[in-house]
Amino acid sequence: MSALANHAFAKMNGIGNEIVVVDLRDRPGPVTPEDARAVASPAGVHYDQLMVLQPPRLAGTEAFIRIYNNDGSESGACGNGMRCVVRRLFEKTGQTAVTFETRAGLLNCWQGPRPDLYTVDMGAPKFGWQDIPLAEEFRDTRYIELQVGPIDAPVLHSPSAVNMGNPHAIFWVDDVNAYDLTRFGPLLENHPIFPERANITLAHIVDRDHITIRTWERGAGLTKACGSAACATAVAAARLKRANRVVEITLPGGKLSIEWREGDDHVLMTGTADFEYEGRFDPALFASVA
Ligand SMILES: N[C@@H](CCC[C@H](N)C(=O)O)C(=O)O
Repeated sequence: MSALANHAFAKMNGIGNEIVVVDLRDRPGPVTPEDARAVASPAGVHYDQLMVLQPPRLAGTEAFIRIYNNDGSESGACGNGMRCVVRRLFEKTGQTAVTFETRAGLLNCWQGPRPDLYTVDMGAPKFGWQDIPLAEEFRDTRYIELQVGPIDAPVLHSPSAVNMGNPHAIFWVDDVNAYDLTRFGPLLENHPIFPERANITLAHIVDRDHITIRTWERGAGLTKACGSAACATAVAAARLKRANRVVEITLPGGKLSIEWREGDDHVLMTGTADFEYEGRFDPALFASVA
């Protein structure tokens, strides 16, 4: 039987990014891709990412967090999901700062400058083509050779590529709503240039302090918000010298403040997290995958 069967969960969202949080520290057990897909099935709970807290593996960390997309795949990072986990934990324990471990490394999180804001240190971005990863060598990942549409009149082209704990491609456009992301998103997510697939973002630089984005998420599809995409976009724009290192990113579900810190190169993401309801997983959901 799945470790999730009959277990409590919290349905939350990070500016519209649909998140389910499950604390398995009291009942550790593997969560399989089949379990994650069962939760996302029509009889389950609709989500973009499932954040599963497992017992800590390292001293000084609160939990080892595994992050599942609704297609059952795993990710090293989920900025919006982390804020949801942090809010949940802070409300239960009164803590104001914590460290988690994810597959992408250690993440420090703390109470933001207002009681409803949470800050996640998303770590340092990676730009090397093997780290993103890309399937072939690109010496400069500020723009990579990739396009959709006719060769002489591409619809989208020359994205920036960044790893922010997970792979991202950012296409620079004048109007993020002028493109059918449900059509281009899956094509680009699964393009052979991305051996681990990629999150695909359309970004419009409004001015040096403001950027607007829409994201097609690897393993989850079109979402109202993707925190790691906001971080990747901020960093990519600053690298191109088209934006400052502190920017406000507007996503369909709300706004995030991103700072690419001088010195240690870490990216800090600050935003809200909303609690919706609590529930318990029906064991019948997992019967067919037991
Ligand atoms: N919504 C997330 C990113 C989720 C992971 C992504 N789909 C992937 O597989 O890399 C965020 O807020 O960062």
